[in-house]
Amino acid sequence: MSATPAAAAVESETNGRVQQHRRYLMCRPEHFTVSYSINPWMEPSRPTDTNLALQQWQSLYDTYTELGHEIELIDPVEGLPDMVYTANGGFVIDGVAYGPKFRFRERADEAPAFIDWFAASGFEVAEPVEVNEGEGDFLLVGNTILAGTGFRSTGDSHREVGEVFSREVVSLTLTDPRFYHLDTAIAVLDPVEGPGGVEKANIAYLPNAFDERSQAILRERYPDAIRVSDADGAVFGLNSASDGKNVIISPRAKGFEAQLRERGYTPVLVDLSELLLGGGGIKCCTLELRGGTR
Ligand SMILES: CN(C)C(=N)NCCC[C@H](N)C(=O)O
Repeated sequence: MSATPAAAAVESETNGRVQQHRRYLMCRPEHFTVSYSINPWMEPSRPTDTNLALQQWQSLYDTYTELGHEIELIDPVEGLPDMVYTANGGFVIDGVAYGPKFRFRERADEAPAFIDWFAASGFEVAEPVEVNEGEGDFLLVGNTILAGTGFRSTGDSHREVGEVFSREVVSLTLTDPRFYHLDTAIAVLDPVEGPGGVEKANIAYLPNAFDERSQAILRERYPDAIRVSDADGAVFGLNSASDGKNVIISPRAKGFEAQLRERGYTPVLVDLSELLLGGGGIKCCTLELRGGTR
């Protein structure tokens, strides 16, 4: 595998969109259920189907591997049904893994499991002091870290993540409880870095998920961003994964699918309806591993 993102870019180019190689951490939802409620999507009285969750998760896994991406797996732990949402298990850049510290007691025991996995897999671990939920609230856009707060990760964790990675951090405040993590309200489309630094970096976002100050920041920084409708946001359309060309999205996000096509991206539809019962979608089940030993 190529060491630099630029060298990892796939040669073929369609409509100017270049596919980049990705390495992701995922966790099979063997113990998936909804036994508690820590977000508005979770209703413990509603039955869940673990086999269906496994099938849907497998289709996401297969989609990634068919696109040529590399998947690492962390063992699921009984009693930790939310561990399938690996995006909350850390934030990784250049082989350094900033560990999570979960907001709710129900998820607290996931933190040592993820931190142990990073350490055993050759990553340098930065232990957190502040409450943060990893790539659920931290998104790397070019060289900048967009950091969410309001429901889960604290403002202090924004300072901490900036110190760990020595990068600019832009704090954004989420205001709608349905969109409690930043990756429910922003999708990073073009995280492309080349030898000369960032070559392009664009996002899609749901304006109404943010307070006024954050909306103004997003408008100014990303004038070409795709702004998605409330309807597409409400089906977790933005909770998606892009390799710069293919964007894996929910089949329910029809408007976003059309917007992506207009911009030359290739939407790839994967239905994770069962995992949505836990309040997570495609991006939540996907933690990007940048750098490291491979
Ligand atoms: C964008 N989202 C939502 C995520 N990255 N993670 C999903 C976490 C779901 C879990 N039940 C929770 O409420 O923490």
